[in-house]
Amino acid sequence: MEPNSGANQRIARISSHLNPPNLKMNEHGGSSLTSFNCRAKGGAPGFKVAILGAAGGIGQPLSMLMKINPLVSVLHLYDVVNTPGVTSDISHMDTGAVVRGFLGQNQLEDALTGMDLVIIPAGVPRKPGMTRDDLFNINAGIVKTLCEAIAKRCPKAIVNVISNPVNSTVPIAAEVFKRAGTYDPKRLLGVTMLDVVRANTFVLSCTLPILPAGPKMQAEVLGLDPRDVDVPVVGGHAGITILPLLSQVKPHSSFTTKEIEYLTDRIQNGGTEVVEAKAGAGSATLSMAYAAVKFADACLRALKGEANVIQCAYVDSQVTELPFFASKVRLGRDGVEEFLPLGPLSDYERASLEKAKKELATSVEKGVSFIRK
Ligand SMILES: NC(=O)C1=CN([C@@H]2O[C@H](COP(=O)(O)OP(=O)(O)OC[C@H]3O[C@@H](n4cnc5c(N)ncnc54)[C@H](O)[C@@H]3O)[C@@H](O)[C@H]2O)C=CC1
Ligand SMILES: O=C([O-])CC(=O)C(=O)O
Repeated sequence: MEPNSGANQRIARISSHLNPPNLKMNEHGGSSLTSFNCRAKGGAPGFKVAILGAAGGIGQPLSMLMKINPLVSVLHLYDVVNTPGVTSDISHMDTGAVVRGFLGQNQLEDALTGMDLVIIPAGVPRKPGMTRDDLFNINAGIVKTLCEAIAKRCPKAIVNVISNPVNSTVPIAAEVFKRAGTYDPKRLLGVTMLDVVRANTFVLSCTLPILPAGPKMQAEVLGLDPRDVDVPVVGGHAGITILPLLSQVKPHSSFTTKEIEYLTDRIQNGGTEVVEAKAGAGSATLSMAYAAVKFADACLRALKGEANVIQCAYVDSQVTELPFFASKVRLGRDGVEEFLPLGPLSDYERASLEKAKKELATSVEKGVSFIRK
């Protein structure tokens, strides 16, 4: 008998629990079905969610927060690097979702099989001096590849696109799905939630530097909790295409022209504010993970049948003449159920909308022709 056989048997028992013997091991020490499989006992009933780009700046906190979400029963973490570590780490959290990691292109399709919701934060982020459109050359190809696999393995999944430039990556995803014959416009949503989150925060917490003693905005004077504030943000997700409708803030607040100009500019440039503060180390990740989870949770609640789930999202739209536009939509069991009208706009918002539409049309066309070329 070998001296260590007791310990070896125990290790063999643990290892066969993690990797059932009928599954072939691969080079990562996992099965041939999944690279590594960190299974929490007592997995809860719920939805299957995949995060593509799960090891990144957004992906990691997003994965952690989705592991906490009680609506999630299975969480698949896919990236081209570092998923074994992220998966192992997150799998130790004592919440119900079963976490599985997938590494590299040849495990992409396994990561997607049977998913109800796919969240895509894969791709490169901005550095100071760059626009979101400067990311197009790299991120367009990444989103294309990921969506081709979604079309094959979970064509009915709700897809949340975070990768920038969202104004173009959503049209890219749509074209890929059209080509594959799986396109359902209701199920493809560009995530603009961070613009809403920022707008809700800024209307409360901004003091106006242009005024002498920095008096507080009206809403802050009212002493509101940001969670009770609702600022619709329409258009798209880049610069002037981000259009907060401050005339429709709830609870109703009125702002001076200077306040509107200041707030609109801050909301439109919130991303750049973070990129500059991070000074080369990337763009918003933590607030984005928060916003992505808020949005994903809304999609899952709607999938489950909750009524009256309304969020802003960048979608295949009938609200304007543009093929894609961000506005409030009602979410349901099949994704987007209804477009809410833009509502009455102020003169400032009407003029801003016209400028936004011009830029949006170009970004949409760029995405479409990337696939149709
Ligand atoms: N929609 C929005 O409001 C926001 C969008 N973003 C965008 O999200 C994207 C990700 O940002 P970060 O997480 O900060 O970047 P990051 O560089 O920290 O993470 C990106 C992750 O994507 C992975 N990746 C690269 N190619 C991949 C592929 N082919 N398949 C799967 N994964 C792949 C990388 O390995 C990395 O782990 C960027 O494009 C950024 O501009 C960022 C903030 C807000
Ligand atoms: O600004 C960026 O590059 C990232 C982003 O989309 C945002 O923070 O809104």
